[in-house]
Amino acid sequence: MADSAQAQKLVYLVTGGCGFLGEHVVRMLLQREPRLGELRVFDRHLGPWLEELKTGPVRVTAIQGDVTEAHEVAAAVAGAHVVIHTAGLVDVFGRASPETIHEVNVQGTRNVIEACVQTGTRFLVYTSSMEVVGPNTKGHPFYRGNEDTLYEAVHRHPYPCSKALAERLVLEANGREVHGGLPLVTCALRPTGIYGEGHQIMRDFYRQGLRLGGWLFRAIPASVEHGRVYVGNVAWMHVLAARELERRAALMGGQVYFCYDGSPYKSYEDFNMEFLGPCGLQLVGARPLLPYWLLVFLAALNALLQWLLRPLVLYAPLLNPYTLAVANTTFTVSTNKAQRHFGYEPLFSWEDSRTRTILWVQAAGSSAQ
Ligand SMILES: NC(=O)C1=CN([C@@H]2O[C@H](COP(=O)(O)OP(=O)(O)OC[C@H]3O[C@@H](n4cnc5c(N)ncnc54)[C@H](O)[C@@H]3O)[C@@H](O)[C@H]2O)C=CC1
Ligand SMILES: CC(C)[C@@H](O)CC[C@@H](C)[C@H]1CC[C@H]2[C@@H]3[C@H](O)CC4=CC(=O)CC[C@]4(C)[C@H]3CC[C@]12C
Repeated sequence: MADSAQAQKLVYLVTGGCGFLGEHVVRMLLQREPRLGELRVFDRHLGPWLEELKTGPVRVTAIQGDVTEAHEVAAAVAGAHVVIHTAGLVDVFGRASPETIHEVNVQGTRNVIEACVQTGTRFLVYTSSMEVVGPNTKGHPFYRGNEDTLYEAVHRHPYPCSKALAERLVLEANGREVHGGLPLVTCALRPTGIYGEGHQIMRDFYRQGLRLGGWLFRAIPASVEHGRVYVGNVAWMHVLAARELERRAALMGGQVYFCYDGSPYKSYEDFNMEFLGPCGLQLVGARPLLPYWLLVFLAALNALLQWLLRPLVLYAPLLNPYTLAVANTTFTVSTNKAQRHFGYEPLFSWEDSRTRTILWVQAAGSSAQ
C-alpha cells in the first residue's frame, strides 16, 4: 500500500459487515477512507441496505459466505489489501452451542489469518473485546484499567474463551510471511460494551420496559461501573487502525488496543437509562429491588429452564448466571494507547452519541408498537 493514497485505490474486506458494528464500519469506510477502490462486505446474512451503497464511486461487493468455510474466506480475501474481521457469534445468552461459538469465533478467525497468508493480504485488524480481559469469574473489578494493567483473566464461558483464543491467534500471526514474501501485520481492538444505532440488546430492554408499563426494575447497584463505547467511535477506530497499520507496522503490529470514548462511566442499567429515559421509561429503585442471592437464584432458574426447554423452544432471557456476574462487576478502561500509536480520537462526542442513540431507540420502539 506504499503508493500515494490518491494514486492507488485499495481493496478492503469487512467480515461480519452486516452486523451491528460491521454496518457502521462499512459506512464509515465509504465516508472516510479516500483510498478505497473496492469494499467487499462478507457476511452469512447480507442486509438489503447494501444495495443502496452500490450507487456510489466505490465498488461495493456483497459476498454471502461463512467464515467457518476456509475456501469461502480465501475467495473473499484474495486480492484484498486490508481485512477488518468483525464477524463473530456474540452470544452470552445460550442461543448457540459452545462448539458453534468456538467454530465461528476461533476457527473462523484462523481461516481469515490463513487466507491472508495464502493470498498475500498483509494487513489484518481484528475486532476483539473487553471480555478477553474480563470481568473474570472471580468478580474482580477492573477499574479504569489499561492495556498494561495486571488482571487475572479467568474465563469459563464459551464467548470470552473464544474471543481470547481468537485474539491470541491474530497477535501471534503478526510477522508471518504471506504469499509474496512480505510480513503480515495484525492488531486487535478491544471495545467495551458497544451501544448505538442497531444495538439489539438496547432494543430488547426498551421493549421489555414497554411491556412492563414503562418501568424497568434495578437489579445492579448504581456503584458498579461498566465501560460503554459508541458504535460510531468503534467503527472510526477500526478505519484509523487499518489506515495506519502499514505506515506504523513496527509500532502497531501485534498490539492490542482498548476501544472506548467519552461515554460516561455508569452502571449498565443507569447507562441504558440515558437513552431509555428520554424514550419514556423509568428505572425503579435507587438500589436493587431484590437481594443479590435472589437474583442469583432467578438467574440459575433461567439457566435450568433454558436447558429443560431446549428440545422444544429456545428460552434465552437477559438474566442468566453469566450476564448477572458480568453486570455486577465493575469493568472500565482509561487509556491513550490508541491515541499515542495511531492518533485515535473519538469522532463522536458523548452528546452526539447519546442523541443519535435516542433517535434510534425511539424509531425502533415505534416500530415495535
Ligand atoms: N456488541 C458488543 O458490545 C461488542 C462486540 N464485540 C465484537 O464485535 C464484533 C461484532 O459484534 P456485533 O456487531 O455486536 O455482533 P453482530 O451479531 O451484530 O454482528 C456479527 C456479524 O457477523 C456475522 N456472522 C456471524 N457468524 C458468521 C459466520 N459464520 N460467517 C460469516 N458471518 C458471520 C453475523 O451475520 C453478523 O452480521 C464481534 O466480533 C464481537 O465479538 C466486541 C466488544 C463489544
Ligand atoms: C438482567 C440484568 C442483570 C441486566 O443488567 C443484565 C445486563 C447484561 C445483559 C449485559 C451487562 C454487561 C453486558 C456485556 C458487556 O457489555 C461486555 C460485552 C462484550 C462483548 O464483546 C459482547 C457483549 C457483552 C458480553 C455484553 C452483553 C450484555 C451484558 C452481559
